[in-house]
Amino acid sequence: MSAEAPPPLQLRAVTAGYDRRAPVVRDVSLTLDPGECAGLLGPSGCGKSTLARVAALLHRPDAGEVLLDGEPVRGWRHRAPRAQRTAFGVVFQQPRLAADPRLTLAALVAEPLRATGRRAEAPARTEELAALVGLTPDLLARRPHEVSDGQLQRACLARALALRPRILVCDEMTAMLDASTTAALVAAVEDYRRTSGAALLAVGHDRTLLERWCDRTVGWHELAPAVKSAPGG
Ligand SMILES: Nc1ncnc2c1ncn2[C@@H]1O[C@H](COP(=O)(O)OP(=O)(O)OP(=O)(O)O)[C@@H](O)[C@H]1O
Repeated sequence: MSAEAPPPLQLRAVTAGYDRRAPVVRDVSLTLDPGECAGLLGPSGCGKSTLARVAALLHRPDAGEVLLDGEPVRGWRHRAPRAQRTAFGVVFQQPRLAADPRLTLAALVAEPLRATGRRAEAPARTEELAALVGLTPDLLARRPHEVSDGQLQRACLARALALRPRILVCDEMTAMLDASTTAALVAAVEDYRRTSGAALLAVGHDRTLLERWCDRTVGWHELAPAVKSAPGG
């Protein structure tokens, strides 16, 4: 019998922030099981995005460990091995900050393929992803300033899926969007997860959305018990 698969993502006692003397994330542990959709719920400013960035190898923690498939991560951002970096697809809250304004949406979606030397796959994969997220050829030909936030976020989601990630991190992906665009984006993520088996960490402050979407939703206070005993807390 083969041994049980290790969790795709584990955060162990992670402390992180922007000033070592005053971390915004303190001693947080979280495990994402294979194929699991976990929601992380917390109020604005508590540190969810910081933790999401640590989880996606975009922000180096001050202490603690991140494990991918049971292997400790040793490099962050461009220093992470490509296989670890490309295991993740990340979607942020504000698509305008995450999109190069000079690119058409088609080029934006195909960016990860070009960056990893897989340009030849771009046309077919872009078409497939556009269908998944609901972008028409007319929209794919436009630049970010010519589309709505929701249309741009659809392109950012397609880009996050371009390399077929095994772990998705959606950080307030739908916070600025209306109910029907939110439903369409969540459906696209779930379509992708059904066929790929990818795990998902969905971060947000909308309890109703997260509880409807995720297998389990954890509150920030459940993850960071140390915050309660912080001086003055
Ligand atoms: N680049 C940065 N430099 C310094 N401080 C930062 C930086 N980014 C975030 N912070 C601070 O870290 C704290 C946590 O921010 P973070 O964005 O992780 O919270 P959040 O829970 O995701 O909030 P929101 O739901 O409003 O997005 C905040 O006090 C914020 O001001």
